[in-house]
Amino acid sequence: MAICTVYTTQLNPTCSSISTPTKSHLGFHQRQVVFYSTGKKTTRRGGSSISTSSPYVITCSAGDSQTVVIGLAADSGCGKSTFMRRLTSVFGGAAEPPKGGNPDSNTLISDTTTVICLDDYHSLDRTGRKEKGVTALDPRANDFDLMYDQVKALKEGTAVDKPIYNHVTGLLDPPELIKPPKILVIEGLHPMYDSRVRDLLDFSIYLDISNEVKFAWKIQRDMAERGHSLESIKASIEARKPDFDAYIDPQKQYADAVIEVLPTQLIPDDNEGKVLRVKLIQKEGVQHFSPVYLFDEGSTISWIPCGRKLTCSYPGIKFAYGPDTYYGHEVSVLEMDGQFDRLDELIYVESHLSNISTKFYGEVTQQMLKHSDFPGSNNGTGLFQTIIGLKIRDLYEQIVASRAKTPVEATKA
Ligand SMILES: Nc1ncnc2c1ncn2[C@@H]1O[C@H](COP(=O)(O)OP(=O)(O)OP(=O)(O)O)[C@@H](O)[C@H]1O
Ligand SMILES: O=C(CO)[C@H](O)[C@H](O)COP(=O)(O)O
Repeated sequence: MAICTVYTTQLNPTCSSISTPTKSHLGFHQRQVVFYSTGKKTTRRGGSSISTSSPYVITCSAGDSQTVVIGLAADSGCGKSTFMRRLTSVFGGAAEPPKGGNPDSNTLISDTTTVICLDDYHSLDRTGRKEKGVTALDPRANDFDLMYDQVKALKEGTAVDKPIYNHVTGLLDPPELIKPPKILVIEGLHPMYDSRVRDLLDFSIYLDISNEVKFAWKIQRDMAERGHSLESIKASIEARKPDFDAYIDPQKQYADAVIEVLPTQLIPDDNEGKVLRVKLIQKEGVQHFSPVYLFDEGSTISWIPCGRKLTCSYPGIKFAYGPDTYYGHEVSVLEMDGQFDRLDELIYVESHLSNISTKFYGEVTQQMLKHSDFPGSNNGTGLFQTIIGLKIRDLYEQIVASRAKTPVEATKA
C-alpha cells in the first residue's frame, strides 16, 4: 500500500512512492484515489467531505500509483517500432525521446506511455560482444538483474536511472532518468525471457515474423534505406538464427497475444512476400483481456468479405476465426490473408468483429486511416496491431477501475 500524506491546504498531495508530485501525477491520483483538496481545509473523497485543519493520512488503494507494464517481444526489424507508434496513437499525443537528453536515446515518452527498449540492458557493448564471440540475443550479453530491478521499481512508482545502449556508436552511454508512467512498455529481444521480469508484465505480445517475411522486410529496409548488400543481409540473418531459435522464439509460449506473419496462401507458391497471411493468436483466461472474435464467439468460421461492400483485387481477402491450442494453452485465433484495396471500406470488416474494445463505431477504421502510411496498413499486421492497441487501452482502464474500487481509508495524522 502506498501512504499518501495530504496537506489539506495544499493542492499537491505528497505520496511516499512519488518524490515530486507533478501535474500528471496529481491528475492520476485524483482519479485513482478519488480525493481532492479544495485549499479550504476540506478534503473530499468518494463524494463525502471531511473537514480538517491538520494533515490527513490517506491510505491509498493497493498499488494506486502502480504502473501497468506491457511487454513486446520480437527480433530486430520485425515491426516493434511501427507497433509502438500505433499503440501510443491510441492513447493520443505524440511519443518523443526524453527532452534535452541523449539524442541517441531509445526511449519514447508520451502523456500516458513510456516505451523503453531493452537493448539498453545490453551488458556488453558492440566491441565486448565481438571479443567474447556472443550476439546481442545471447542472455550473457544482457543484464537481467538490472532489467528486473528497474522494471520492478518503475512498476512500484519509483524513478530509475536506466542505462542507454547507443546504436550509433555501439557503446553504453551514461544513464537517463525514467519516471514511472501510467503505462510502461518494455520492447525488445527479451521481455519474457527472465521469469522475474515476465511476472511483472500485465500483458505481453510477441511479433512472430516467419523467416521468409523477415527476409523480405530486412531487404526492403536494410538494402533500400541502409545501403547493405543482399549477401550481408543473408549472412546477418543466418548468424543470428541459432541464438534467435534458442533465446527469442521460445518466449512466444508466454505471450498473451501473438501476431504471426506468414506468406499468403492465396497465391500458390508465392515467394514475393508482399501479400501476407496474419494470425492473431489470443490466449483465453487472461485477466482484463477478452479475445476479439468474428461473428460468433467460439465457433469456427471462414469468411470471404469481398463483394458489394469490400473491393478486392487479386488475390482477394480471406478471414478465418476459431478456437485452437497453442503451447498447451487454449487460444482464439483470428486470421486475415490478403490485403485491402480501400482502407475506408475496412468499416465493413470492423462491423463484423466483436470485443474490439472501441470507444465508438468505426474507431479501428479511423486509426488505420490515420496511419495509412505506416507499413502494414493495408493488411492484417496493421489491423491486428491496431486492435491490440485498443485492447491494451481497455486492459489499462480495467486495471485502473479495479484499483479505484478498493476502498480508501482516511485517518488523522
Ligand atoms: N507490417 C509490416 N509490413 C511490411 N513491412 C513492415 C511491416 N512492419 C515493419 N516492416 C518493415 O520492417 C522494417 C522494420 O520495422 P520497425 O522499425 O517497425 O521494426 P523494429 O522491430 O522496431 O526494428 P529494429 O529493432 O531493428 O529497430 C520497416 O522499415 C519496414 O520496412
Ligand atoms: O538485435 C538487436 C536489437 O535491436 C541489435 O542487433 C542489438 O541491440 C545490437 O545493436 P547494434 O547492432 O546496433 O550493435
